[in-house]
Amino acid sequence: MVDPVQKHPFPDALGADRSPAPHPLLAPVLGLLGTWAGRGRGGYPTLDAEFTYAQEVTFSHDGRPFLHYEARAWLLDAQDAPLRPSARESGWWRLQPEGHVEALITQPTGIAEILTGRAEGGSVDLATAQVARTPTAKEVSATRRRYTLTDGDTLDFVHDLAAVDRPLQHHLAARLLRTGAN
Ligand code: HEM
Repeated sequence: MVDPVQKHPFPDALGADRSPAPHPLLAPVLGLLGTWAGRGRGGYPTLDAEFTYAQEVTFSHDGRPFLHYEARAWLLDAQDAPLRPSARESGWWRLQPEGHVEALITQPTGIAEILTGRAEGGSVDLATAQVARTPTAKEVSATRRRYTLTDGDTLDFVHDLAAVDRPLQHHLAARLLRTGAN
């Protein structure tokens, strides 16, 4: 017999003023904590046309010096109606002294990104140090992500991609609005 275990006693917090208190190293990214949703546009030279999408993003923490990150996108038609599920990813942003960030992000398309960068003055700039791919994944060689808090409740996101033998260039740009906590 195995004794039943209680619900996880240390749930994640979605806001800086919630319990547990954020680790001091999270100071440069406290503004990201919470849930976000918004729309974006994307494209790539290999694609026939640009696309429009919507996305939900969550940043949370459990008192230790890392963020849990989760994002789910879906494509929109010309009337903004949902077309189909699109990219999703989750990962961990490990905060280091002076706003240095080490991030690990994985996608169900068989891509695992290790990124490094800085969080400073309400923006985070991350670029891949390594990309690992499962045997059947598309050839992705680098990405760069920039998140900018334009005010406390607006988060702009741009994503550049080097893939399928193309150099690093624009793939996505979105504006997300706060939907919960902080
Ligand atoms: C909000 C997030 C994202 C959205 C909405 C998105 C959307 C799309 C769409 C619509 C396509 C065209 C193929 C299709 O219809 O599925 C595509 C292609 C692609 N995306 Fe993304 N994407 C996102 C994030 C990413 C990320 C994070 C990566 C890589 C780390 C990535 C890498 C690629 C690659 C490699 C292709 C294929 C290019 C080709 O073979 O021509 N995407 N994306």
